[in-house]
Formats: sequence, structure tokens, C-alpha cells
Amino acid sequence: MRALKQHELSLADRLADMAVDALIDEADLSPKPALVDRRGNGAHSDLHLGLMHASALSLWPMFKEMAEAALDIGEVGLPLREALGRIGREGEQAMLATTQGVNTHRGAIWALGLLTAAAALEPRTITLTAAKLALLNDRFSPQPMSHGAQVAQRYGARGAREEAQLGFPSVTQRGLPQLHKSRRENAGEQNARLDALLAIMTDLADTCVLYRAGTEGLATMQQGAQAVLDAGGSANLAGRRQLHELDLQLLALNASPGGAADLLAACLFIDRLDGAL
Ligand SMILES: CC(C)(COP(=O)(O)OP(=O)(O)OC[C@H]1O[C@@H](n2cnc3c(N)ncnc32)[C@H](O[C@H]2O[C@H](COP(=O)(O)OP(=O)(O)OP(=O)(O)O)[C@@H](O)[C@H]2O)[C@@H]1O)[C@@H](O)C(=O)NCCC(=O)NCCS
Ligand SMILES: Nc1ncnc2[nH]cnc12
Repeated sequence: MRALKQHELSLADRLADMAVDALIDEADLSPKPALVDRRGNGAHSDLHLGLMHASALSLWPMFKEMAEAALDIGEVGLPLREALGRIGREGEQAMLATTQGVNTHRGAIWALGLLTAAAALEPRTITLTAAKLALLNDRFSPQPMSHGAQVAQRYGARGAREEAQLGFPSVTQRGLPQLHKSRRENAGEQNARLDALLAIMTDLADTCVLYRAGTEGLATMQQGAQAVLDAGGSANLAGRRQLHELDLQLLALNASPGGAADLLAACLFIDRLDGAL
């Protein structure tokens, strides 16, 4: 049988490919502080790299369906927002069935789901469109006392919902500019991606870190990430030492920057999309 050529894939197929690739690239990137990577499980007892890959792959049909819903409905509005909410909740069930109940990618479903739908509508205004979608209230969304909701209440932190509603400032103002800067400085692709993750970590109110390690954990993450960048980034020996130090500090606090990892995946998705335009 003749192999299917790239240009014969639908737009929804290609966007789903890019979203899953971004998740797999994020998981594989090493050494990420206290996160699951090629070295090990970081600060997680119930996660490992194989599970992150299986979870990412289980989400391909969901991303495709989100892109198709955007193409079918054709505009930002409550019908698309509520379609995405329904598809996202079904995607979460597929993820949990694959991981036997472990939350691997809840934040990524949210961020990449909005971005995939936005890209299907108009890739050039992707973060603005995603923000408009995130600002709409899905009437069918359950309001559980999630970890994010608990720390939002306790610390007044800006969590995943607000990050999307503001148009992903951690991605557009931190991650992507750092990715491009480190590439220009010939840091090497893996180091440039690590630097992008660290740039996101310098300013993010990561609700996973806050939930597990409070404000001490958050300050350790933000200041430690800044110290790596100040020392020249991941491609630099002094920066690598700081990165190792940050890994040890976060592990000691059991603080895992899962929200920052999701936003790195969002960054890699937008970067890939830019390259395909
Ligand atoms: C609007 C929702 C995002 C729900 O938000 P909420 O804050 O209420 O919910 P959480 O369940 O806490 O999930 C938010 C996840 O987002 C990631 N995240 C954290 N901080 C930020 C941030 N500042 N900006 C962006 N993203 C952020 C993070 O995801 C990662 O962490 C997950 C592991 O978290 P957790 O379960 O707390 O982990 P552990 O500490 O390991 O648990 P224990 O082992 O200790 O028990 C992991 O999945 C990463 O992805 C947050 O977890 C949205 O989800 C929603 O409304 N969904 C409903 C359906 C819908 O509309 N779907 C999408 C349509 S496009
Ligand atoms: N690599 C990773 N490790 C732990 N939690 C995550 N959530 C998203 N990516 C993650």
C-alpha cells in the first residue's frame, strides 16, 4: 500500500501530531529539575517516562477532535468553548484510563487544547484566540476543589485558567523569547529548550509547586531558575551547576513544576506551528 504523504494529512491530523510531538519532546527533554525525564521520575512516585509517552499518545484523538470542532464551528463563541470542554473532559478520561488514574497531563489538555483549537481557526493570532476561548464560561464544567483551586484560595495564586485567559504570558513573554535567544547564541536545541523551561519557571505561579511545597517551594523554583539563566544558561558549565543545585533543592522539597512543564509543551507547539506556516 502506498504510504500516506504528509500533505495528504488533514489540518486537524497535523495539529494533533504537533500537539502530541510537543508533549513527547517536553517529556524527553533532560535534565529537567524535579520533573519526569530520561533520567528518572523526578519528584514523582507514580509517574515515569513511558507513562508520559503513553498518556501523550492517548490524547491524539482528543486534539484532532478539538481542531475539527474549531473548523466545523468556525468562530470563537460559547458553542466552541463548550464543545472543547466536553472533548477535554473525555480526553481526561482517556488519559486516566491509560495511566490507571494518574494525572499526567491535565494542565496540558487545557493549554494545548485551547491552542490547538485556536490554531485551527487562525494560527497567526493563536494566543489571543486561545485567551478569548478561555474567558468564556463553560456551563457544564464541574467546579471541583482541584489542587489549583485550593492554592488559588489559599495564596491568591494565578493558576492555569488565568494563564490562558491572559494569552499565555509565560509562553509569549518568557519561554519563546528565551528559546529564540538561546538558539541565536548556539546553545544547542536541547539546551535552548531547557532555558525556555527555566525562563517560564522564573515567574510562574505553578500551582503544582505551591500545592506540594507552598511559597518556599515557589520561591526556590523561581530564584533557582533565574540563577541558572544568570549563570549563562544550560549550555554553560556554571549554569549546569546551578541547574543541578536547583534539581536537588526541588527534590528535597518534593516540589515538581508540572505547570511549567505543560507551558514548555505549549511553547514547543507554537514554535513548531510557526515553522510550519
Ligand atoms: C481550568 C483547568 C486548567 C482546571 O484548573 P485548576 O487550577 O482548577 O486545576 P488543576 O487540577 O489543579 O489543574 C491545573 C493544571 O495546570 C497545570 N498548571 C499548574 N499551574 C499552572 C499555571 N500557573 N499555569 C498553567 N498551568 C498550570 C498543572 O498541570 C500539571 O500538573 C499536573 C499534576 O498536578 P496534580 O494533580 O496537582 O499533581 P500532583 O502534585 O503530582 O498530585 P499528587 O500526586 O500530589 O496527588 C499534571 O497533570 C500537569 O499537567 C495543574 O495540575 C482545566 O483543567 C479545566 O477546567 N478542565 C475541565 C475540562 C476542560 O475545559 N478541558 C479543556 C478544554 S480545552
Ligand atoms: N515531565 C513532567 N514531569 C512531571 N509532571 C509533568 N506534567 C507535565 N509534564 C511533566
